[in-house]
Amino acid sequence: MPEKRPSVLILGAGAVGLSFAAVLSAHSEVSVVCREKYAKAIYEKGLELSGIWGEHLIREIICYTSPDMPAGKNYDYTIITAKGTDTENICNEYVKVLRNTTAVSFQNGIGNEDIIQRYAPLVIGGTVSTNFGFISDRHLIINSQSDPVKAGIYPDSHCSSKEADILTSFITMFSKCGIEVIESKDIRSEIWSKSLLNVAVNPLAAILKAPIKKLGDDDLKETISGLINETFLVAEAEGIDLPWESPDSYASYLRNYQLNAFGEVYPSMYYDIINAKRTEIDLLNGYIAKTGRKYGIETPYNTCITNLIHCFEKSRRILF
Ligand SMILES: NC(=O)C1=CN([C@@H]2O[C@H](COP(=O)(O)OP(=O)(O)OC[C@H]3O[C@@H](n4cnc5c(N)ncnc54)[C@H](OP(=O)(O)O)[C@@H]3O)[C@@H](O)[C@H]2O)C=CC1
Ligand SMILES: CC(C)(CO)C(=O)C(=O)O
Repeated sequence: MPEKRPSVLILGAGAVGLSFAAVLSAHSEVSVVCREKYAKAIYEKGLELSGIWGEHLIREIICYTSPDMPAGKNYDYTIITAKGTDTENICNEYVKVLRNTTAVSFQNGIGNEDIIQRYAPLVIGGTVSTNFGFISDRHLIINSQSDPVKAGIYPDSHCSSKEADILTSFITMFSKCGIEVIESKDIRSEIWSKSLLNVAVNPLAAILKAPIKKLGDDDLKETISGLINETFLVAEAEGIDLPWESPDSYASYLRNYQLNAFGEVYPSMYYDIINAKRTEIDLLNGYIAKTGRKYGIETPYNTCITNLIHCFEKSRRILF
């Protein structure tokens, strides 16, 4: 008997979700919930992926553009790749699907998994340190990556053996498709570690309209250190065990490795600003500022950059 292919639904498929759909389609039954323009282009000519995760052209993919889906279909995994600003809304829209599935967050920012936990019986948290972009509405490109994808049972590793088996099967599904996913025993720590990169890079690149590598400019050193120092203090207050000895050791890793790994590409917040979309600032720097207030920790750098991005969001029609 041929092995049963896992069934996967990707909720809020844009740059990240469509790319995962393309790679997973090799060994899984993949459906996506996406906007009409992507569904139309994919049905016409197939979903295509280029870049460091290989070349893929997929024709057998089901695209849904509303919750009006066949009743009674259960998915092994539902991977959420909508922006963090849309997590609650998309969970409400797809509440029926989420009731009978393992839900996975492949999103940036802090807090997504806490929302998803209210809807799904089991949540896998994930971090994605890969840069995705659109060539056209049906053709994605993966440009660069600083770290493999990581996944772990949320909120921690004290899970049942059944839950551990689900995580292993989820990771195996990716390795069959040639994508390395590392199992994390402390996914909260991974989410905060990944957020350090986004806190330091995303708003500055969006404000300066600069590719990630340009953030190595000496004039930005003090600001980036301020953003990182504050994030470390807030993480400590929250009981998060970051894998760097000090803020300075992370700042060196960022400067010497991560900025170069991404090079000339732009982060997702840059595209949000140029496309006049709401950004994820409140799940990143805004989250650090807000949580800092809870503990009486001053966060002038993160507060300032959050306010600046809010101003850009409000005045985008004038500025762009
Ligand atoms: N792009 C990148 O390189 C990286 C992104 N990430 C993170 O991954 C997540 C996804 O990012 P990305 O793929 O770039 O974002 P995109 O905006 O490209 O994709 C999200 C898609 O979900 C759609 N969507 C939102 N709500 C719904 C809904 N209710 N029904 C149907 N579709 C919906 C959005 O449509 P609409 O815009 O019309 O609302 C959009 O097309 C974010 O958290 C991001 O920070 C992480 C690493 C890298
Ligand atoms: C890792 C990085 C910086 C990749 O682009 C990202 O998370 C983003 O764009 O938001």
